[in-house]
Amino acid sequence: MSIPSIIVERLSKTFGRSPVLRDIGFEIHAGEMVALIGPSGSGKSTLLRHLVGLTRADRHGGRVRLQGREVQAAGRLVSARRHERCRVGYIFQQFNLVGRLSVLTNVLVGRLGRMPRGRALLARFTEAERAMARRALARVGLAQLADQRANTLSGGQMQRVAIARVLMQDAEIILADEPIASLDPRSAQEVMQILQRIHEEDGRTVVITLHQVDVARRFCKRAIALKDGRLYFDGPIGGLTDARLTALYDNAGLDELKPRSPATDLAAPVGALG
Ligand SMILES: Nc1ncnc2c1ncn2[C@@H]1O[C@H](COP(=O)(O)OP(=O)(O)OP(=O)(O)O)[C@@H](O)[C@H]1O
Repeated sequence: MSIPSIIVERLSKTFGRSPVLRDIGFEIHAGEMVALIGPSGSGKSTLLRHLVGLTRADRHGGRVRLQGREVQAAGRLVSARRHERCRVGYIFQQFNLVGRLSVLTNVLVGRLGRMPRGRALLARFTEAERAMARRALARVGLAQLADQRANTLSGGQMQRVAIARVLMQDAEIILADEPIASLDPRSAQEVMQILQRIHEEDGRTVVITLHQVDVARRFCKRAIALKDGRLYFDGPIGGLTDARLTALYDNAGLDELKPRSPATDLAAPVGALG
């Protein structure tokens, strides 16, 4: 059997005196698309940041491995080579584009880690790389905006550029931290469809933190849910029954439990807790 794309073992994180992640463990296999859900403050972003080593776990706080490579163990980050870092793409809620640069250049930036260091330092891109960036933009439906400045785009368009940048990286794992949180419903739907297409067509492993359970149900087969920093649920998304969701979001009073339309409720009631 192949090595899991992501292995998290006994991960714990305390900020000051506040435990934020408590003994979290799971494995995600190549080609899965997983929703990471839970109430605000439950630790979703913190968990995602641990996966790429943006945050360090507690001294006895477990370990993270990606693609068989140790990212961190017992509170120590393991340094990665440039080409290893490229294997994981990170999509942020706020896009992180360089507004004064063109859309095409923002996409090309995703290639820097794969280029020889000298050329990367000078940001000298070849014609082949430019063509690749245009293809990435075409895949997210923005080929016609290649020469426009990034800061002239709408939020939905910016997020699609950020996805094209990850495509340039040729990342095997894509981690998206609330990629649709600041988008209108239509743009949110487009971004989710693009991520789903990349997952299906390229076989990428995708993990997405989401606030909207109906979106998670529609696009992801598996959910991992955190509550108060603990693993509350891990299994097929159909196992997230209304009773479990009510308990998960207990007192949260939220959007997450908005009524679902029949068109978006694709969950099958398999009732499996991992
Ligand atoms: N750098 C930090 N220093 C101190 N506390 C932090 C830090 N980062 C996160 N926290 C705290 O950790 C807890 C979990 O935060 P996190 O952002 O991971 O939750 P979340 O589930 O992603 O929430 P949301 O859905 O609102 O984004 C919160 O109480 C937050 O205040």
